[in-house]
Amino acid sequence: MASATPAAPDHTPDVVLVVDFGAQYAQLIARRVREARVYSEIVPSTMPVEEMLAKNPKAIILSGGPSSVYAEGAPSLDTAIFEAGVPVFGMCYGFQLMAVALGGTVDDNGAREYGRTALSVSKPGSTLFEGTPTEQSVWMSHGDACSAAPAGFAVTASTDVVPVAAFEDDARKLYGVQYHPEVLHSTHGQQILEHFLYRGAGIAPDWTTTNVVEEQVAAIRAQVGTKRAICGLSGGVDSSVAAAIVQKAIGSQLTCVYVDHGLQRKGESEQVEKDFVAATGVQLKVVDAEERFLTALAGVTDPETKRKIIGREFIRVFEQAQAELVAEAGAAGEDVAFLVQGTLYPDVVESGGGTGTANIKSHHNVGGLPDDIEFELIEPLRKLFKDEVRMVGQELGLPEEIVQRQPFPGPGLGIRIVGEVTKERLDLLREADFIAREELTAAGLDREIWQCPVVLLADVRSVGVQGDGRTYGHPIVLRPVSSEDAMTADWSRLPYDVLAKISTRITNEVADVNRVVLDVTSKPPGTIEWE
Ligand SMILES: Nc1ncnc2c1ncn2[C@@H]1O[C@H](COP(=O)(O)OP(=O)(O)OP(=O)(O)O)[C@@H](O)[C@H]1O
Ligand SMILES: O=c1[nH]c(=O)c2[nH+]cn([C@@H]3O[C@H](COP(=O)(O)O)[C@@H](O)[C@H]3O)c2[nH]1
Ligand SMILES: NC(=O)CC[C@H](N)C(=O)O
Ligand SMILES: [Mg+2]
Repeated sequence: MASATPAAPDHTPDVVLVVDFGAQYAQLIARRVREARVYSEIVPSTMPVEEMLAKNPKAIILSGGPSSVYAEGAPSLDTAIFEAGVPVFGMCYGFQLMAVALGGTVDDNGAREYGRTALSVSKPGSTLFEGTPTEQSVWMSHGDACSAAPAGFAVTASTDVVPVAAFEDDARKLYGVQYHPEVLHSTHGQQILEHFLYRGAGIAPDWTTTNVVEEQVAAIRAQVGTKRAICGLSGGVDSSVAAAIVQKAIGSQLTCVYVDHGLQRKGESEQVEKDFVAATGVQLKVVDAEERFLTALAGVTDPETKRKIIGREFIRVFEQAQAELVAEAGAAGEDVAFLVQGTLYPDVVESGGGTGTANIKSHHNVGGLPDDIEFELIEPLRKLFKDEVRMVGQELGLPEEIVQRQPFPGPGLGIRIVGEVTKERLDLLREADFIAREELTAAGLDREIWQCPVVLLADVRSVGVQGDGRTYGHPIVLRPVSSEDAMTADWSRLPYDVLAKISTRITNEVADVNRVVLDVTSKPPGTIEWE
């Protein structure tokens, strides 16, 4: 049934561009637009305006940003963007930039507002505010303020300290708000954003993840033709959904490769067989690569070095699997030319790095890839956020256990042992992790928390007393977090009795561990994983 079918239809969905001025929330804006069922992409503010317009956007959103519009070197934008006939919506910095560019006034007049603020709507029937209360709560975060709107704009909302908190020009389809409609604390934020998209810009809310599957299936068929592909399958949400899409496109030309690198959690390898293969009937090759990974990691303690080694070994194993497949099929080497990965949009945005973005850590499947990789990559989820990937998984009929699974990083327990990675330490951590997961599941908390890394501080020991004797063992760290997309996170307030149970069980059941500690750091400043 796997036949090469015609090329993908040349169908780019109506795109809304989110121009990023260094905002905390550019990804969040893009997600909110998609929640309004309109396709969106993020572009850096340094992209020339002609290039933005060449993407034929149906609307443009200007994000917030840390700079002051009048500061030297502050990011700016060619004013041609306001004259192209494309509807524009400015938020915070974007709003201020628009005000200045079109002849209004923005200054630092001491009108600072941070956090929850009361907004008064003065034109309740306006394009942005129709049907929303005249008094609403919005989220502000600014030091500069617009004191006079440009000519042609109606001022439609204000606050106690800011006279121009929103302005609208229906004739030119230009809109702006001083606050952040994208954060949940702005009570009618999503509605205002949708009013801009549907009423201001006249875009129909018809983007769904179903279109994504159709588009990807067609594109992959065209790309792969009669050749073969392998997919790195971890059993996680992303690679399972990616594999399911590719399988739909090329059927038996796909072989999934599960790398058992010895850094897995307890029961993980069996689960891949049980859940994914059972649900999809995909061809699976399991590679036992424990010795290879542990040898390569011997003596290494630096987190980035570990990540680079793991990324490299993954690719080497995929190459080996490719060679075996070729030998089995008696085909020529280039016939297995494609590697499918479950890379997501946040991975791409983060590693594509806006100008001046710091490299925090190399994710094994993006920044951790070796330079000499010869596969052509297929990444059907490159444009999607995690919650959208889950929706696609559901549409494809994958089981709940896979679709709702908590993320688990490719480098596995290798980046949850602070210190050198050895077999003994992995076994110890596997036990502790298993207990934590078992208790969290029993308490019904799996959907409430995003994930809960369990970390072994292998080079730390502390004194304890167990069975009336002195112990000198390792601490285990619990890192439960809640998050929308792993870009930011907060530590989960787990019930004390659940924490107590996990602590008691780990210290009783795991040899050489005499202490359990709880990580109560948000992200930022801490990342979710310790390395
Ligand atoms: N043990 C493994 N064997 C084969 N491929 C793997 C393995 N671990 C990770 N990968 C590959 O690396 C990619 C990125 O890993 P990542 O953990 O981000 O995604 P995932 O495991 O598919 O989903 P999740 O985020 O839910 O854990 C995967 O999509 C998969 O292609
Ligand atoms: O597949 C992966 N390969 C990696 O190298 C990697 N590093 C971190 N993570 C996961 O990404 C999310 C954010 O993690 P951090 O806050 O630690 O950066 C969290 O969900 C982490 O578990 C990874 N996933
Ligand atoms: N959040 C923002 O976009 C802030 C804009 C600008 N830096 C100000 O303080 O007013
Ligand atoms: Mg994973």
